[in-house]
Amino acid sequence: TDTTTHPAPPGPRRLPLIGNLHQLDLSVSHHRLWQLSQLHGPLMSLRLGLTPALVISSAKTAREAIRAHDLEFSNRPSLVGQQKLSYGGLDMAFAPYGEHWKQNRRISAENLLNPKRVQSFRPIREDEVSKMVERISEAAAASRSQLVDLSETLLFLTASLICRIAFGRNYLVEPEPRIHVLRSVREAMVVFGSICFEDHFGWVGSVVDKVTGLSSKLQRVFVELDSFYEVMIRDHLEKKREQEDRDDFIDVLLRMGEDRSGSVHVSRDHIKAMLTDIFIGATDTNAATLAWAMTSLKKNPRVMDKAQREIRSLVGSKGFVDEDDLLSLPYLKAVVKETLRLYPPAPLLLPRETTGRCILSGYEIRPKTLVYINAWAIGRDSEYWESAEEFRPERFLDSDVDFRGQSFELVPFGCGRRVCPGASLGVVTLELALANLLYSFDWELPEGMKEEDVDTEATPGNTIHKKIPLCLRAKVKNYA
Ligand code: HEM
Repeated sequence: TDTTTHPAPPGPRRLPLIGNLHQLDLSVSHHRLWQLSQLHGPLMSLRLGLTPALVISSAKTAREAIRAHDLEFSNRPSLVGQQKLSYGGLDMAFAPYGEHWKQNRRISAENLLNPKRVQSFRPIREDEVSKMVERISEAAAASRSQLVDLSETLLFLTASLICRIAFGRNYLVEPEPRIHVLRSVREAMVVFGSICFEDHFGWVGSVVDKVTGLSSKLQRVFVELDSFYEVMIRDHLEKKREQEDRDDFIDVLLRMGEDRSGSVHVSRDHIKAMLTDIFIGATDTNAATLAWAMTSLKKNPRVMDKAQREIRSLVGSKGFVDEDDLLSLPYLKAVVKETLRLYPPAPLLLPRETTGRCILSGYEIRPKTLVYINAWAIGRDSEYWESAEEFRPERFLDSDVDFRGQSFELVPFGCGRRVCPGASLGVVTLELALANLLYSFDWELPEGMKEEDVDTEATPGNTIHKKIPLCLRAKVKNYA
């Protein structure tokens, strides 16, 4: 190992005590960090209170970090909000790197997220997407002037989908309505993305979190989500699910919990932590991406038109775009990729923490450094992307850039060992839902609004959503 001394990566000047915390505009930290990286470089040191942090903002540095030092970058920090909502890191996303994490990845891959399983959920996806189309059509038929709140519609779609896929039924609506749980999903992501002072100033900071209300918000979100999981678990235990002919993910976890002889001990909290990852991981990211795709298309009529023509000429009057059709829709796939390049829903991925010392681009990175990989900035890296700010799906038509962690210039699903395990499920959901929205409707702006008025302002949080919900008028396309 290299024992010579190396400097720490450069970074902006720090204030006493708070370090660089004042520089993080919480609403858009990926944007602020990108601006700072333009001044200080793609490998930038920060200090957040007592915590040393590193921000990676170019494809080249991300590649070097993950190719040469994946292990050192594979831990997650133990942050207050994430610990609370993951039952002390019993889940996969926030678990420290190690055996427990590996086991969780294995359980999810074998029972839910491997390509064969993902393929087996096709009828559920097609059913939920057609239900969404039906709902929008009915609303459009009832009133010509009614606007569809796409942000809300898409969140309901993705949450319903994952409920049926992983939990066996749509618990948002049956046995009784429980839509309010979606608010908790959103709030959980905001909490994940908030600066929690306890993380950076110890117990002194925890006093600040009480004053700002972050602690009570965290507790409220935790209780709401926890009771949602309890309802689902009780339902599975009581009914023995005679109405379903397959075991869902909750059945699998409960069985592992009952099996005391097995090598894996699965407690109730462990089950709930796993449900958190799946429920939140699949709902919020997918919904945000779909809303960004529709926003981008509405701002770029040329692209919208081209995507609609591709789909409509392939599918004709069949009435629905099914998953076989997706294979013959290269432009639609490129639209999805381009959306994920410009609007990766988790712009800073999930925070990492270094396990050991390593040297990166000649700089020394110390153990226990908090690491942010700025996927949003990487998608705009001018070394790789021409006219990076332009929404131009054509750039992907003759390109083999992978977007699931192999090509470092496009990392919406992260990279390395911690790469998103739900990417296959995520991508097919995005493609199917978007294809049908474009096939079934023409989308019009509200009265008096122009394309250039559609804004792209984002909400704060781990997942970025469009701040002003996207509301459009759906005009049913008649194929008769
Ligand atoms: C558009 C869809 C999605 C996007 C953009 C997305 C993005 C991400 C990102 C950026 C990470 C962090 C990776 C890193 O640190 O390098 C992640 C991790 C994760 N995602 Fe996804 N995700 C999506 C869909 C899903 C789905 C459908 C599921 C599950 C059903 C899921 C479950 C997870 C889990 C469990 C982790 C933690 C992995 C670990 O730490 O080992 N995601 N995702």
